Amino acid sequence: MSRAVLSLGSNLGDRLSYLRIAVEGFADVLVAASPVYETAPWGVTDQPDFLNAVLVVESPELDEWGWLRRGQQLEQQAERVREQRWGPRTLDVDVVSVDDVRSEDPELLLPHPGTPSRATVLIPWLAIDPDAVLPGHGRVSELLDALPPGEIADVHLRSDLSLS
Ligand SMILES: Nc1ncnc2c1ncn2[C@@H]1O[C@H](COP(=O)(O)OP(=O)(O)OP(=O)(O)O)[C@@H](O)[C@H]1O
Ligand SMILES: Nc1nc2c(c(=O)[nH]1)N=C(CO)CN2
Repeated sequence: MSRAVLSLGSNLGDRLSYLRIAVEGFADVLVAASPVYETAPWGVTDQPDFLNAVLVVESPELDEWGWLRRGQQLEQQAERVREQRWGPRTLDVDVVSVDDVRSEDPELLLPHPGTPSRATVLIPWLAIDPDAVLPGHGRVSELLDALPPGEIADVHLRSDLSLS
């Protein structure tokens, strides 16, 4: 049995449909899906705004590599083309954490090293799990409190959009 937290992002084409591809792809293992947020791009800032969301998923069969593979299959289903690092994409599925697993394999870093500094992950995650903890980093609420206010202001709840 493993429980994973997955981060979804899209900033090309019909962004909501691409996020829904991921939600449908994980429907059999879905524990919770966050609201959808519209977010200003970080990393490469000269690109369209993203829609971001977080899923909590659980399976008796999948380990951390299984979650990565399933996410990558769904990225392919969304016709994702790998181009620029941090560049635009139809669908990004990042494995944020899997239970307390630590991994330094570059193909699967766990917890995902970007998480503590990304309001685009922390805010949706906290919305579905107010007690969330990022293994090795502490409470998600405290990580969020430590971020510059400007980054939090860049994350807007889109209550008019739904993942289902
Ligand atoms: N926790 C993880 N979740 C998803 N992919 C990971 C993880 N750790 C390492 N990777 C590897 O990252 C590689 C590139 O991923 P991707 O192109 O989505 O990066 P990115 O989204 O641009 O940047 P970032 O990983 O900082 O969000 C993949 O080949 C994948 O094996
Ligand atoms: N707001 C936002 N910006 C990004 C995102 C993302 O999901 N949301 N993903 C990136 C590449 O992983 C690069 N920049």
